[in-house]
Amino acid sequence: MSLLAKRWKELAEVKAELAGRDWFLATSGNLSIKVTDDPLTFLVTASGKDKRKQTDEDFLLVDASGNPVEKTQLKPSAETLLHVEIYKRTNAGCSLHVHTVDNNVISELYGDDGEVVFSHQEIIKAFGIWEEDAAIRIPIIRNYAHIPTLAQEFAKHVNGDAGAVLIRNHGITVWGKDAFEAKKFLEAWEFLFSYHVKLLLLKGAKAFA
Ligand SMILES: CSCCC(=O)C(=O)COP(=O)(O)O
Ligand SMILES: [Zn+2]
Repeated sequence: MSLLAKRWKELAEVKAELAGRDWFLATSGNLSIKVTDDPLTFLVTASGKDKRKQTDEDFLLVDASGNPVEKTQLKPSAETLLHVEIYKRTNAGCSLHVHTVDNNVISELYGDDGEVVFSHQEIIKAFGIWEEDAAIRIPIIRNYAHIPTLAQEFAKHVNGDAGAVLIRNHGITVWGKDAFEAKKFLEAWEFLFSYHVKLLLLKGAKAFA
């Protein structure tokens, strides 16, 4: 199997798993996986598709500027520039972006603070942090409609081979060294968001009881 075919299969498998979680509502979300380093090429989801469906046109290969490597009818994700920033600045091998109700609610609740911090959660170990009182933070940036501006703002928070950024009332972008790691981080973040939203709701309900 060629490297391209191998990477395609890996990304297709992650896409199917995230689809199984219903994390691609209303054509939202985009995914990418690095194929070569020099020159940089990566597979990215085609724009505007229902990512819950599996087809031969789910991904296309793009270059370091996010442009298709070969002539194609497909359009790379509208947010390809964010994936470009990750591969240009780090050694990450995979980047995943999803919109969920929980990540949107958290981004709005803490958007004015520019970040949200979680602590005292066993799942933080999924990020490779094993201390007793571990805390983990995720930056929250404004959702600029102009994608080059969004990518510029996003890039300020891309400074490691693994990381995550919340875009306010939009979604989360997570990256890691490979598809396995990126998916693990994404699931851990979504666990933290979902837990936090439910806890706040139940605390509110309890206060009125
Ligand atoms: C309907 S969601 C708006 C676009 C978006 O934020 C997204 O994640 C999907 O865009 P793409 O071009 O990657 O399909
Ligand atoms: Zn999006």
